Order: sequence, then C-alpha cells, then structure tokens
Amino acid sequence: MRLIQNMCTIAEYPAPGSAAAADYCLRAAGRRLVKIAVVGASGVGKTALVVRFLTKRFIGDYERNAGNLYTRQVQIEGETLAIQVQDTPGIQVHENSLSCNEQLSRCIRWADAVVIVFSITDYKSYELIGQLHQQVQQLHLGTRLPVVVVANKADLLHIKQVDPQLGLQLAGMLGCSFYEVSVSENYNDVYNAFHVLCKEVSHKQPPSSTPEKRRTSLIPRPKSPNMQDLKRRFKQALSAKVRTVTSV
Ligand SMILES: Nc1nc2c(ncn2[C@@H]2O[C@H](COP(=O)(O)OP(=O)(O)OP(=O)(O)O)[C@@H](O)[C@H]2O)c(=O)[nH]1
Repeated sequence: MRLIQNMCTIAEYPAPGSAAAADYCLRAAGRRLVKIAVVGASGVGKTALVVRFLTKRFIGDYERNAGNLYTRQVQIEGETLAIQVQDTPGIQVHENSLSCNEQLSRCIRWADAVVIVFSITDYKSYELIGQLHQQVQQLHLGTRLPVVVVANKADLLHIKQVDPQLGLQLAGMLGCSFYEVSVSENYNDVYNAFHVLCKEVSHKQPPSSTPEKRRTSLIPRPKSPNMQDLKRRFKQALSAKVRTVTSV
C-alpha cells in the first residue's frame, strides 16, 4: 500500500450529513472507499497511531482528542483506494463497564473496519478489548467486520502491565488480527496493521459494487430497438435504395 496524498482533516465531529457528503465526493471521484474507526481507552496512543500512519511521523503530545476524521488515498494491490480514518475520543471505564456513548456508536456503525488499541502499560485498556469487540459485533449484526487489535507502546517494556502475548491470544479468540507496535519507534508495524485492514475490506467489497461500476450503470443505456423502430428503419433503408436505383 502506498500513501498518495497528504493528510487532510475533513471534519471534526462530522455530522452524519457532512460525512455522507465526504463519502459522496470520494465515491463520485470514482474511488472505492474504506472507512476505518480507531477506538480504545484514553491515552493508549490512538491519535499518535493515526498520525503516524498518515504522516509517518511520531508527534509526542496531543490535545485530548475530540474525534477527527482524516482522509487519504492509498494504493493497494495496484488500485487507488480512498480511506477515511476516524480517530475517536478515549473511552472512560466506569466500574468495569464500558460507557459507549452515542458518538462512539455512530463511528463504529459508520466504519467498514475497526482498529482496537490498547497500551501494554495499562491493564484496564487491555480489559476493554472484549467489550469493544462485542460493541462492534452488536452494531454490525450479521456481518463480520474486519477488526485489528493493536498493542501499543511496545517500547515501554520496563513499565508494562500486559504481556503482549495476552493480546495475541485474545485477538485470536475474537477472530481478529493482532499487531504489537511502538508508534513512537516503528512505522512499519503501524503501516502493516492498517494495510491488512484495507486489504480485507477491499476484498469484501465485490468489484461489481465499485463506484465506477455503479456510475456506469447510472448512465442510460441505449434502448434496444423495438419492432416499430425496426420497421421504420427498414422502410428508410428500402426507400434510400429505391432512390439510388432510380437515380442510376
Ligand atoms: N513511549 C510511547 N509513548 C507513546 C506511544 N504512543 C503514544 N504515546 C504517548 O502516549 C500519550 C497519549 O497518546 P495519544 O495519541 O494522545 O492517546 P489517545 O489514545 O489518542 O488519547 P485520548 O485522546 O485521551 O483518547 C502521548 O503522550 C503520546 O506521546 C508509544 O508507542 N510509545
């Protein structure tokens, strides 16, 4: 996968209308669109992960994230896809129960794929994975949404609270891919995590439903000639022939 354009923010807290408008623009540009939501507890490095993926840079500190939507074009298996990445506000855990607010639910519902992030330095963020995965399943009943579990801050082994192996096992049980990354130290693992999702989503979108295909089906096809049309054309052809014969 090759990133093509510079990162650009489409909207903060995109209203359903504006997100739909953005979708429309990308689809109208003839690109298949892959929508990815990045979710997880507060402080696990969601914003750092998204920015690292989109710009290759690690930026140390961010404002507490309010939920930004970014768009890029990527090349995957020879096709240029548009991807939208929705960074979501960190989830607060209340007495071990997940309060999934309306904004988060909306983001998950909107997504074609989800990245669930936890930090190896925060056991509570690891405990959230199961609940978040359940939330994804409930909001996409009947479909198996591609999900990647990302264990971040692998550079902070000296203060780890979760063995990354546990993340791998849990991801396996949930049927998700798993990546252990250090957003601060390694770009390639971050890239691979998003790459696998883009690939999975693009394989799930049948070529027949690509925007190009849908667009061509909107162009009115020439009507097949009916019998009257055929008769008229036949008469025209005959009279032309008669004219040429009489002029000779
Ligand atoms: N050492 C280290 N620090 C990291 C890494 N990734 C992110 N951080 C730091 O972790 C802190 C939180 O990162 P954010 O990206 O703001 O986390 P977030 O999950 O978006 O946080 P919320 O906005 O509260 O949801 C920042 O100080 C980052 O610099 C990493 O891989 N290693």
